[in-house]
Amino acid sequence: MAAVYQALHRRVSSLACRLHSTYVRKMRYLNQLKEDDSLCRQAQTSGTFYLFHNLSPFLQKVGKKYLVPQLSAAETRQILEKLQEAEQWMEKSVLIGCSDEHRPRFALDLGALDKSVIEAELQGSFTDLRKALFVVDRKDSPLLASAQSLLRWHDSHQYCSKTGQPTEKNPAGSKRVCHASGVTYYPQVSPVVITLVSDGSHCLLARQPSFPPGMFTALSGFCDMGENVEEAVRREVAEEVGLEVESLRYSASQHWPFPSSSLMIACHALVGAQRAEISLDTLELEEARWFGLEEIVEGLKREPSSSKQDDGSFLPWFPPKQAIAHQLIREWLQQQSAQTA
Ligand SMILES: NC(=O)c1ccc[n+]([C@@H]2O[C@H](COP(=O)([O-])OP(=O)(O)OC[C@H]3O[C@@H](n4cnc5c(N)ncnc54)[C@H](O)[C@@H]3O)[C@@H](O)[C@H]2O)c1
Ligand SMILES: [Mg+2]
Repeated sequence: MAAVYQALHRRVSSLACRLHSTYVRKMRYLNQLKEDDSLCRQAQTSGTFYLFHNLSPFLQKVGKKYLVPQLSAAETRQILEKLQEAEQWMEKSVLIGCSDEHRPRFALDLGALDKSVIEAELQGSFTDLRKALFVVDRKDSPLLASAQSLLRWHDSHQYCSKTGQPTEKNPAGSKRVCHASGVTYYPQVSPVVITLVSDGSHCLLARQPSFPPGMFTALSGFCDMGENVEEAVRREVAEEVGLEVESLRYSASQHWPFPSSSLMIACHALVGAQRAEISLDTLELEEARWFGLEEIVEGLKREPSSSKQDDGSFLPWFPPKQAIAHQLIREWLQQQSAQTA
């Protein structure tokens, strides 16, 4: 009876879905795959798979371009059979999206297998995500970032923190359940505020000692428990550079896979020009300073490789366009240029 009901439900849903836009149908279909385990298992057999190895995505270099190949279920099985790893591999995959035609996309980490065999077989290489995000086509970066975050979360939530018993993932990978305690775990995201502070004519950029030489970016910090975005921005700016925010404006947000899975919430903040003296938190930051319009224009043109000077020092450069900090800096520049025009 349950099977008949489920089939009927799917039929009604699919009829209703035909009346909606491509986007709405896609979102509803993905949600169905998360909720309906048998539908998801079926979808795995017709889906495509992005491969990872210990959280590094598989890329193929064709000419100067880096491609992110999607393998069919049959192609993936073929590779795994060569490695004598045909058992239940689909169960380890996680759902990361679908095409407009509802072909589901999954990510699969083959970290337990010999990476060089897979690389030779598929003629490509597993590439560190910190490099991969910046060399692949712009539309592929968010997909790799969210796939890696989800795979990382599953890898680090194999056991229930209450009972110590193994947790079981659902086929889509949208949750894990501990059957001993009944606790359901959902993938976690940490909210992080990133703020471009301005005093009206200059903007404030900073660097941590771990940054590549010469790179400056906007101030950032994890939200504390119970804090709203405005409070987190005010606190982080006060903590890191000793300034008081007078007003702030939300700009945009971005999922960011580092250090594990963050939701970057980007804001512009204004501080009073007469109170804009920086007092640095040297535990976190190595340097923070005000940048004028011209310096921002020059910094945006600079590549990391072109920033080194003859005396060994580095001229400032800013994060690439894939990072939301870049967008904040460009927005500030546009606003300043409009003001001074
Ligand atoms: N996409 C971008 O443009 C962009 C730009 C800047 C920073 N970021 C990201 O923002 C993140 C946070 O910025 P930050 O390092 O200045 O934060 P931060 O100022 O809060 O300092 C980091 C410290 O906060 C503590 N912390 C509190 N909650 C944490 C959590 N959930 N996970 C890890 N550490 C936690 C740890 O002690 C850590 O060392 C960075 O890891 C970086 O990946 C992204
Ligand atoms: Mg910080």
